[in-house]
Amino acid sequence: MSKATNIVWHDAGVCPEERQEKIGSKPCILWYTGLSGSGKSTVANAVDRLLFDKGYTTYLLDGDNVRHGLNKDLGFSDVDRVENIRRISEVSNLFLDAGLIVSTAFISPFRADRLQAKALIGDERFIEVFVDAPLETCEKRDPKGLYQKARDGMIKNFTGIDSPYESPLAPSIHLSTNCDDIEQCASQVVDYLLNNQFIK
Ligand SMILES: Nc1ncnc2c1ncn2[C@@H]1O[C@H](COP(=O)(O)OS(=O)(=O)O)[C@@H](OP(=O)(O)O)[C@H]1O
Ligand SMILES: Nc1ncnc2c1ncn2[C@@H]1O[C@H](COP(=O)(O)OP(=O)(O)O)[C@@H](O)[C@H]1O
Repeated sequence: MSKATNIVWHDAGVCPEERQEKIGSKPCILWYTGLSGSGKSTVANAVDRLLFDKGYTTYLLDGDNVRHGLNKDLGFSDVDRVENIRRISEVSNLFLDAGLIVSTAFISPFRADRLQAKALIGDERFIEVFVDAPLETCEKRDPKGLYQKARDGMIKNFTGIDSPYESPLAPSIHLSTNCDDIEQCASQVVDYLLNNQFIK
């Protein structure tokens, strides 16, 4: 619900179809979701590099980075996470309008929020990528030392420890980063885009 009144929607002079034709790919969003340390950033960056090198126009929004700017007023309470994902969805939607292949790498722990993002963006353009690694693996990797801090009680509301993660029930792509290496995971995503005619 909008707070402002007396606002009127303006249709764009250059329409999304024209932008798409110029850029040459079908815009879509690769929505990576998974526990901290599951490999969202690593795989998203690998895919982004592959697509960029193939000549596609891409953009990657990453959790930590967005929280340094646009969302620096938000923490990790449930309410703040909901708002975090809402803003990311809206920003991603703008990039889609611009014709890009967008990747988002956020824990996005709540099913309802991912569904809301999908509803905003559109079923056919929203590709949910479940970056799946067991908590034990993520905790063992602990690339930022955050699980240790959470176990020591220095971080509260840490996903997987004392804040929930709701796994996708029917993701478009299911990556097992525990079993497959980074290259295999990245190829799985690129193959999906090829097989579904998002790229040629
Ligand atoms: N309490 C708590 N819980 C989870 N994660 C935490 C927390 N505090 C800091 N961090 C770091 O913030 C990154 C997650 O931010 P996100 O914006 O992706 O989270 S969320 O989607 O709003 O749940 C996450 O990055 P990733 O490891 O890349 O997932 C962590 O580095
Ligand atoms: N198959 C894999 N896919 C992605 N990351 C992997 C894989 N195998 C091991 N890793 C390692 O796991 C860690 C994942 O960290 P990161 O990508 O920052 O996760 P996230 O963004 O989900 O927090 C990295 O150190 C990465 O090298």
